[in-house]
Formats: sequence, structure tokens, C-alpha cells
Amino acid sequence: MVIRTTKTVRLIARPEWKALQRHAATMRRRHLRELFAADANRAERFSLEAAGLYFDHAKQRVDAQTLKLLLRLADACGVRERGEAMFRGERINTTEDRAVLHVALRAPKRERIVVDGHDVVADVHAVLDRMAAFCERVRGGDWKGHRGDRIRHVVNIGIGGSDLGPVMAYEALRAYGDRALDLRFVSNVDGTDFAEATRDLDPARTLFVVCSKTFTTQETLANAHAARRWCVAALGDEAAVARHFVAVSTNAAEVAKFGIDTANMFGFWDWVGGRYSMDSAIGLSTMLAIGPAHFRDMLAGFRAMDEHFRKAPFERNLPVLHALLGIWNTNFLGVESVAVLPYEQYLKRFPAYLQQLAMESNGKRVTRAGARVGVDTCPIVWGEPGTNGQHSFYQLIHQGTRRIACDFIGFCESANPLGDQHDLLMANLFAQGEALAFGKTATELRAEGVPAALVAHKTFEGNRPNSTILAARLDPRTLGALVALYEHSVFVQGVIWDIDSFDQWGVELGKVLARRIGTELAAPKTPRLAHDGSTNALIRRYRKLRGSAP
Ligand SMILES: O=P(O)(O)OC[C@H]1O[C@H](O)[C@H](O)[C@@H](O)[C@@H]1O
Repeated sequence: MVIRTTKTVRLIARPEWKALQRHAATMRRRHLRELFAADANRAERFSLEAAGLYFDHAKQRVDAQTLKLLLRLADACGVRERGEAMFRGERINTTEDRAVLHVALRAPKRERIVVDGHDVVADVHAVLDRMAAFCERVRGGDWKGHRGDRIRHVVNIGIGGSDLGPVMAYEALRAYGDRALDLRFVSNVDGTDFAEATRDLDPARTLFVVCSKTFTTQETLANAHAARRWCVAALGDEAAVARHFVAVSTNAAEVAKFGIDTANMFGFWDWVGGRYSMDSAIGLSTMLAIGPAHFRDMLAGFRAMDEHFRKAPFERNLPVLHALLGIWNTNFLGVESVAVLPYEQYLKRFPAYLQQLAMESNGKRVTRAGARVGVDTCPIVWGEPGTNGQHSFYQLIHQGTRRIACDFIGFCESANPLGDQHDLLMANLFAQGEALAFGKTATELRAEGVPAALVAHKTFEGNRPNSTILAARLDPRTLGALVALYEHSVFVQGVIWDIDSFDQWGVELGKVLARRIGTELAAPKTPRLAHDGSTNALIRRYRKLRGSAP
């Protein structure tokens, strides 16, 4: 195949990059204490608001010049042009020769986005309408199980983008969900996942939503077959499948082959990447939980951020600034990882969702043209909700030797006010940002009378870069805006590193080897194992000991 990319300048050869390197040499010596002291208006200057999200980046190790140079880099790398190419439906996923149009999933009906002479927005709305009609039937009790029972349990079977988005959104929007409907998520090929998710479910009242873009993913098919057996064994009739299984996929042929009537299939398209699909039909379980109206509110939040990203000047553009600060931290300040720390229990799966979004998109080492990028790309993304993390790994962020940047996420209102606990939660968020930025000096400690032997142990260097995203409340619209912010931030970083953020070749080798080893495990008499010595020994040991567990 021909990979169409225009000849690009190497990133490190760009004058804008070199200017940032020179500037970084000075900035690395400056402390946030000094930066705040030098500018009384720093908080106002380094903050902005878009689509209901207030973004404070005053505690990033930047000054006005840093931002100016980063914005020049964004211009030089063609962020605006590449963004427009995406919105126009050009095939910017060059290694797979596909358009990248998750933004079409939240485009209003009146908009037209044409791919290969076809308006995809009309298709999006046709599927959304079908999803809504189906969800109303299930939620209203009109869709009955094989024995005429109302559906009470929904089990989403899928993995990667067909799991992480749905489960994250379900957890995030629990306060908006129908509590009469119990949702479960099965992703792992480990039988424990299926067994534990279904052990207390009534098959007559259970609906399986099998989600797979390709409908060839080993884990998902294995779990879907297990579900089918479980359902048919309990209900005693193959025909039960029609009432207890629906599919979400781009692959109608494989769905039919599995035995799900394509009338019960909700489609999407190859221009939606798995990790960008939670607002496509992959969001069916989300819509079942929160209902079509809230789902549309979520889409409106995505759309508001899309519009902002597309139209706002870069110096006031939230995703662009978020991305550029990430580039600054990774490539100029030596930051190795980003901790995403939501002070919101409902966002407990948000870091896991972001891991796939960022690391599967930008965990690449070659440019679109196949040359070495030459600089570090995606940092490691991780995190846990606050305040829990404070009592485990924050120690390392405050006083360890690793360079970690933090994204704090918080909300002014709680869905579950409990005495003064929301204030306590938010006090902790604000305190952590402050402590990381400003630290505590030896002089301060001595003045407090801390014994000399403990001063070094109690010193906080500070200067740990962090941003805070603050919104009124975690509602569907805000969640949409938040996800779209990270989607576009990941996109902008990919453009700067000049990588294809929309393929994932790095997951293939393991899949191929697992198929081969799977065959060998299924046929234990395979005379000669031809792997390396270590892998051969592990397989032999496993064969010998499997089944010997109590
Ligand atoms: O939705 P599916 O086709 O089943 O794919 C599920 C997941 O598996 C793949 O291996 C990819 O790495 C992911 O990007 C994808 O989300």
C-alpha cells in the first residue's frame, strides 16, 4: 500500500524545537515559587475555561515565553491543518488508510461530513435513533426476554475500546443511571471475569451486549460463546439468543456468523477507532444505563469541546494548551509519566480509559513516514482517584526521584453530599496541587524547630508540575467535554511527534504468538516446541501442572 505523507522536517531539526531547547535550559533552573513571585497575575494568565471546564495551568513550569514558543511549534507542525484534515474526513490514519472521524459521532443532524461521496452524519443519526428506540424498549420493559420477563441485567462483553469507554462512562454517570437496571462488564478472557459477573444473574432477565468493532477479537468471542452457552443451557432453547443478545460492531458478516440476528446489531464504521468509540454504538450499554436524553447531553458536551478545539485561537485553546504542556513536560523537562488524579469516586475508571486513549494512540517510535521520531513520545499515563492515592503512591510524587506531572480533576458539587465531606475532598485536591508546586524548604523546617537530623527527610523540593481541571459537576455533558479534551490533546501531541495516532500495530505480535501457543496448549502432544528455551520451559511446566489445582 502507498502511505501518503508529505515530506516532513524532522522535529528536532525545526528551529521552533531548537528555540524551546534553549529556553528550557533557563526554565529548568526556575522554581514555581519564583514564577509565582514574579507575576501577581499568574493564576489569571495561566488559566482558561472552555465547554464548562476550567483549566488551571499556573502550576506548570512555564512562563509567557514558553507558551509563545510552544504555540509556534504547534503552528510549524501544522496542528491547525491536520485538525482540519481530520474534521473534513481525510484519511489521516495513513498506515490503515482510513479517515478518523470520531468528531462525526457528535455532529448535529444539520451538518454534513462526506467520506467517499457519502454523508456520514446521516448514518450516525440513524444509528443513534435506533439505539434510542431500543434503549427505550428495554428500559420501559417492552423488550422482553425469551420467557416474557423484563430485562433487569445488562452484561457488556468487549475488551479494549469496546469495554473501557463503556465501563468508564457507566461508572462516571451512575448518578444518572436507572438503578433498576444492573450493568456488568466482562472483558478478560480469564473465565473468572465471566463467572463472577454472571453468578448471581437470572438468565431469563439478562441481556448481553456483545461489543467488538471487528467481531474477531479472541477474548470477546470466547466470552460471547460462553454467554451463549450459559443462556441456552438455562433457558433450554437456541431461540433464546434472539431475545438475550444484541451486537455492536462494524462487521455484520461475523455478527451473523456468531448467530446474532443483524436486526439486533448496532453498527459503526471503520473511521471510528476503538479507543475513540464510546460515543458511537459502543455506548449502547451507557445509553441503556442513563437513557437516550442523557446520552445526547453527553454528545453535546463532546461537541462543545470539538467546536472549541476547532475554532478557538491556539493561545486560548484548551486541548491545544493541554497537549503543548504535555510536550513541554515530556520533551523539555524530562517528565516520564502523567498521573491523572480525579477527586471524584465516579471517575475511578477514568485513568484506565485514558491509558488506552493516550498510550495506544501515541505509544509509537516512528513517524508517519516510518523514520525514528528521535524524541520521547507518549508518557506513561496512570492514576487513581483522590484521596485514596494520597495514602499510597503520592509519597513518590512528592519526594521521589522520578519526574511526574499531575492532572487533578475535581467538581464543585457532589452528587452525594455527605456532611462536609465534599469540602474535605476538595481541600485535599487543592492542598496537593499547592504542596507539589511549592514544597517546603529546609529553612522553613528549621524555623519550625524540626530537628536537624530530620530536615532532609521532611523537605519537599516542590516544583512538581501540575494542572487542575475544575468543573461545576460531573454530569453527562461535562463527561463528554472532558473526554473530548483528552482526545484532542492526544491528537495534537501525535501531530507534533508526527506519528499515526490511530493505528495500533504494537498489539499484533502478541496476538499472533498467543494463537500459536494456544494451539500447542490445546494439543499437548505437540512433539517439539520451537520457542526460545524460556518460553518452552514455561509451556512445559504449565502443561504439567494445569488441572492439578484443587
Ligand atoms: O472492538 P474490537 O475489535 O473487539 O477490539 C478491541 C480492542 O482490541 C484490539 O487489540 C486493539 O488493541 C484495541 O484498540 C481494541 O479496542
